[in-house]
Amino acid sequence: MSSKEGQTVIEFRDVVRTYGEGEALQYAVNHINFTIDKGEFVVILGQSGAGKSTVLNMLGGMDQPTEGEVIIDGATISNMRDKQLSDYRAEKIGFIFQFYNLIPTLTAYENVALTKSIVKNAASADEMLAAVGLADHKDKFPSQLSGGEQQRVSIARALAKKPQIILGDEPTGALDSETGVIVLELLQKLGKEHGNTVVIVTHNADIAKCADKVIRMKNGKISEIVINENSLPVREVEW
Ligand SMILES: Nc1ncnc2c1ncn2[C@@H]1O[C@H](COP(=O)(O)OP(=O)(O)OP(=O)(O)O)[C@@H](O)[C@H]1O
Repeated sequence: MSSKEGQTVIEFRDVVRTYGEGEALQYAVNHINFTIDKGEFVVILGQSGAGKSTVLNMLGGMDQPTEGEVIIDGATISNMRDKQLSDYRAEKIGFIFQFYNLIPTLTAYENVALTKSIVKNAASADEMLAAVGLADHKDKFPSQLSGGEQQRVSIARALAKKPQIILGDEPTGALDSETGVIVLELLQKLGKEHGNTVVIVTHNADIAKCADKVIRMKNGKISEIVINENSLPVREVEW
């Protein structure tokens, strides 16, 4: 089902995340609500400290709200205990980080193949590396790959889990613009061609032009949600 048909897979209901107590109480996320449909390419945009990573961490089941509900594919993950949450992360979520988080002593192939030890039915590492255009680099170590190639290995690793949802925290933050374009094109294609829901956090407003939905955050609140009926192909954005 395409995003236009609107099957909700992610819902934040009145979510709050605070840190500290008493006079030191701080709202990292302050009563926010949004939904994301299957296959959407969503950008969470906002300045440093706006609460973007906190949202992404709750979405990925790495952190829990202080109040409110996070509902993924009909399941309230904000009520889940550790074991259930860990299964949720393993089954449904692929993560991509700004600094790739590859294991330096393993080759590209081994970094992706490692997924097999975490999830049953992981996709073949060869296939995933081919999908990101790195079949010829599979035996290289991360230090022998460029930043963009390392990020593509990390996308191959995330995809090997066959996750429903891909989360990225500044996935192009460490890349030059041409390499960033290659990585973003890959992410945009995942929703359009494979039905993956992709949510990335960034402070780069240009990236938002390629998104189906932009959730703009300020001081822990959502200041605006924009649906881009005519999101641009990554190549058409001036970088
Ligand atoms: N573990 C923590 N303990 C205390 N305060 C925290 C913690 N994590 C986040 N915060 C605070 O919550 C607020 C939101 O942080 P968050 O990392 O979500 O922002 P962000 O929009 O992702 O920023 P950046 O773009 O700089 O990563 C910040 O003021 C931050 O200092």
